[in-house]
Amino acid sequence: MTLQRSIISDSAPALELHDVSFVRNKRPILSDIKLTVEAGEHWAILGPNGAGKSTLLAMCGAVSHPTSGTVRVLGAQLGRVELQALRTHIGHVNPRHPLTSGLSIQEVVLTGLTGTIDRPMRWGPTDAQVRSADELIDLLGLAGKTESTWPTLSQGERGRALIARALIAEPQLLLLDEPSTGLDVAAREQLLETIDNLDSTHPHIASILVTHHLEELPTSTTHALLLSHGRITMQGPIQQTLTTDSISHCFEHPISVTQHDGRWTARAGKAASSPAA
Ligand SMILES: Nc1ncnc2c1ncn2[C@@H]1O[C@H](COP(=O)(O)OP(=O)(O)OP(=O)(O)O)[C@@H](O)[C@H]1O
Repeated sequence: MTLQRSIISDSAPALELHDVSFVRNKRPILSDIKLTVEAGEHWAILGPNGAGKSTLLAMCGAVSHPTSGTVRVLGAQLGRVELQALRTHIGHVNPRHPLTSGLSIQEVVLTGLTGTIDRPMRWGPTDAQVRSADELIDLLGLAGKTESTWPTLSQGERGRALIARALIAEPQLLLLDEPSTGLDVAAREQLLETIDNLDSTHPHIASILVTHHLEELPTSTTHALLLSHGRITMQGPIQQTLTTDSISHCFEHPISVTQHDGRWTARAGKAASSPAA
C-alpha cells in the first residue's frame, strides 16, 4: 500500500491531458484533447453517440494509454507507472457491472477494496473495513439492505451500491459512466441526489460523469466538456459551456438548452445565439 501511495501526488491536478490522441485501426478516435481537472471539480462529458466519450473516460481511468500526447492521472503519467496500481486510487462506477453471483450489498462494496468483481478467495475484510462498508451503505441510502443480494437489487439500488463500492478505497478521482442508465425517473432523481451529497461528504474528490442527457447532470456539476467526432468542441465552467449554441453545434442539431434550479433541460428547437437562460 505504501508503494502504491507513492505513485500519486496529492498536490497535482486530478487529471492533466496534453495534446492527446487515440487511434484505432488507423482511424482517429480522439484528437487534440487538452483537459485539466482539479481536486473538488465535478466534470460532465457530453456528446453524441460515437463521439469518443467512453474512450476518453477509459484513459482518465488508467485503462488505456493514449496513442500520442501525455495523460497524467493524480500526477502519475500513463506509460511510466503501473496502471493496475494507479487504478486503486480511482473509483470507477460502471452500471454494467458484470457481477453474476449472489453477493450481498456489503460484500459488493467490499470488493472495492480488492478491485475484483467477485469476492476473492482467501481474503477477508478487517472489522474496520466492514464498518467502513456499512457507513458507506448508510450514506448512500441503502441502510437496512446490507444483506440484500445483488440479483435481488433494483437497478437504482445497484447504482448506489456501486458508488459505495467505488468510495470504499478512498479514491481521489471518481468516474461515473452513464450512471443513470436504465433508471426510472424516481430512481434517477435519488441517484442524482446521492451524487450531489458527495460534494459535502467527500469535498476533495474530483469526478467525471459521462452522459448523453443534460437532464442527468447532478446540480453539483461544476464543469462540462463537449465532445464531437473525437474532438473537444467546448469546455469550461458549466454555465459558460452548456449553451443552446454549443450543444446545438456539438450534437449537430438545433437544441434549446435551459437551466432551472441547477438542473438542465434540452429540447429540440431553433439554435439561438444567446447563452442558456
Ligand atoms: N477498440 C476499438 N477499436 C476500433 N474502434 C473503436 C474502439 N473503441 C471505440 N471505437 C470507435 O471509436 C468511436 C468512439 O467510441 P466511444 O465508445 O468512445 O464513443 P461514445 O461517445 O462513448 O459513444 P456512445 O455514446 O455510443 O457510448 C466509435 O466510432 C467506436 O466505434
